[in-house]
Amino acid sequence: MSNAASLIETHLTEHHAAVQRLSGFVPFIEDLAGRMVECLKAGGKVLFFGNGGSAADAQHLAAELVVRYRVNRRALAGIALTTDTSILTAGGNDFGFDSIYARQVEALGCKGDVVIGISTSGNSANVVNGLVEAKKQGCLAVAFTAEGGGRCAEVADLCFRAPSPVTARAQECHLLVGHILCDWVEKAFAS
Ligand SMILES: O=C(CO)[C@@H](O)[C@H](O)[C@H](O)[C@H](O)COP(=O)(O)O
Ligand SMILES: [Zn+2]
Repeated sequence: MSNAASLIETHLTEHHAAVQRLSGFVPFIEDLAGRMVECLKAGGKVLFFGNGGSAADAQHLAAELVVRYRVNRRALAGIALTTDTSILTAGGNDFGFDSIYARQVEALGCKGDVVIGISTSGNSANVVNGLVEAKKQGCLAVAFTAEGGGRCAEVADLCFRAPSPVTARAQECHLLVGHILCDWVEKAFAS
């Protein structure tokens, strides 16, 4: 096998192995989807944040809620805390990078909101602090991590530990589970 073929095969094999193990997370997904529907029906919102690829996932999932996943229905309150450059730069500059999500959760998080912090290591301080602040505000603090869980798993109310130790594979599982959650939520609001 060529080097390229072997590299591709490694990615595909790891991906398939991780995705197959997601069947074991059906009860978790069902529980979280139900809590998101309950939150949105009560007028609450879902906040998302993460770093790098996980910041992109946060934006992607918030857009599914505000705009649509597959079918037309009313707009749903999803906010990515990764997008406002003035808030991110002022927060990072004045109070430190570790505070950039906690500050926004303090400003926007209300009792009953669902707050989803995404960190594959589970140890990014800004994500850990955002989850800690979410609990202070009476939100449901949910962590999406890789297999290890890290500090995020310790501080969150609920943790989805994607079944892979590899950052990219965990991110792929996060997005797949995120899409399933958005599909479920959307079906609860589609008439
Ligand atoms: O997308 C990737 C790797 O696939 C990177 O951008 C990755 O998200 C960044 O290195 C992050 O800073 C990693 O942070 P975390 O997931 O450990 O919290
Ligand atoms: Zn990536």
